[in-house]
Amino acid sequence: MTEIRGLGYLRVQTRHLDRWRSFAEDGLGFARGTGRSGDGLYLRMDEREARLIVLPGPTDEALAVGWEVRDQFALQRVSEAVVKAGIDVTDLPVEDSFQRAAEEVISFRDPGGTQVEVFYGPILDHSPVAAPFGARFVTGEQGMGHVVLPTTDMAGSLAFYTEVLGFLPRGAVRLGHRNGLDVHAQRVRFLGVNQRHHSLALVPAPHGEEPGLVHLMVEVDDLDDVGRALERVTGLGFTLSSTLGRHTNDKMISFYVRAPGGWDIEFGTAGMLVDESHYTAEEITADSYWGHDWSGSEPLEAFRPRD
Ligand SMILES: Cc1ccc(O)c(O)c1CC[C@@H]1C(=O)CC[C@]2(C)C(=O)CC[C@@H]12
Ligand SMILES: [Fe+2]
Repeated sequence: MTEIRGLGYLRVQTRHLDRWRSFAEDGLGFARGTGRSGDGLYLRMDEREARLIVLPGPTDEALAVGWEVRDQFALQRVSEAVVKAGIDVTDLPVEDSFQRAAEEVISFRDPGGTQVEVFYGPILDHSPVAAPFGARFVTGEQGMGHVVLPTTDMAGSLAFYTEVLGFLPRGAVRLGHRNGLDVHAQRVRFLGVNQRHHSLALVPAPHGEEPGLVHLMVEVDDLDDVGRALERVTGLGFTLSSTLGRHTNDKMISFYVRAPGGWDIEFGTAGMLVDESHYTAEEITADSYWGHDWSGSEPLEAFRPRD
């Protein structure tokens, strides 16, 4: 079994901090946290100091995906496994760990080029989680949600996350499946570490540049809060990448909205809980039972052709 307990935090950088503040707080309804350095958005979903950290900078990109482990002993085992796989691991100085509101953090690059951090000892904020529209986020044992990362080395990334970090395969979907199944088609791979169906998905991407992120999914506990967030983000002028729909694998009812910076936030509810004593990794042949119309979407920055 894996040492990783769940998705702990996501740190991103943006050139458009003001737009991000309106997107995250006025639109999606994240709670405002205070954080440890003045500039930046420290978005709360629960008793953690921050789950989504948005820092101002010259580019729009993912800075780090933070995975949580039980304690210092688990962190040590993860660190040794990553080093043994031939990947350089940095132990962050205490100041940098404190900045991330954790006791200890290690950092390394995954085969797809994503900066990964693994931590234990998150620092809590016991003040009420003042979500502006009263939404309650589903975190706890399921972690903060899921991330979908692009990779130009699917075989390497898949081997790394499963064999080195111990993520469990939670099925796949072939790209281009809408035109019938092609035996040679590449797959999107779903991976889990807890009862959330997937905490990570890997998507074959043509290149490994900014923003290095396809989407972040966060979950709330009431369909009405999904509907209200959908209404608010469209009212604020943000573009939907996909309409509301229900996924066939994790049963999540969600929509996708384009964040400032060229990646998406998936905002959903009613995700299933995986029971590992029965679960087997299945291949789905449709993204959704209904909805999830991507036809009006702007191309993802991660898939935009470069010259
Ligand atoms: C298919 C699916 C099941 C559960 C999810 O949480 C989920 O995000 C998806 C879609 C994953 C993925 C995406 O978000 C970007 C557009 C992608 C790459 C596709 O074109 C197929 C799969 C899609
Ligand atoms: Fe997703």
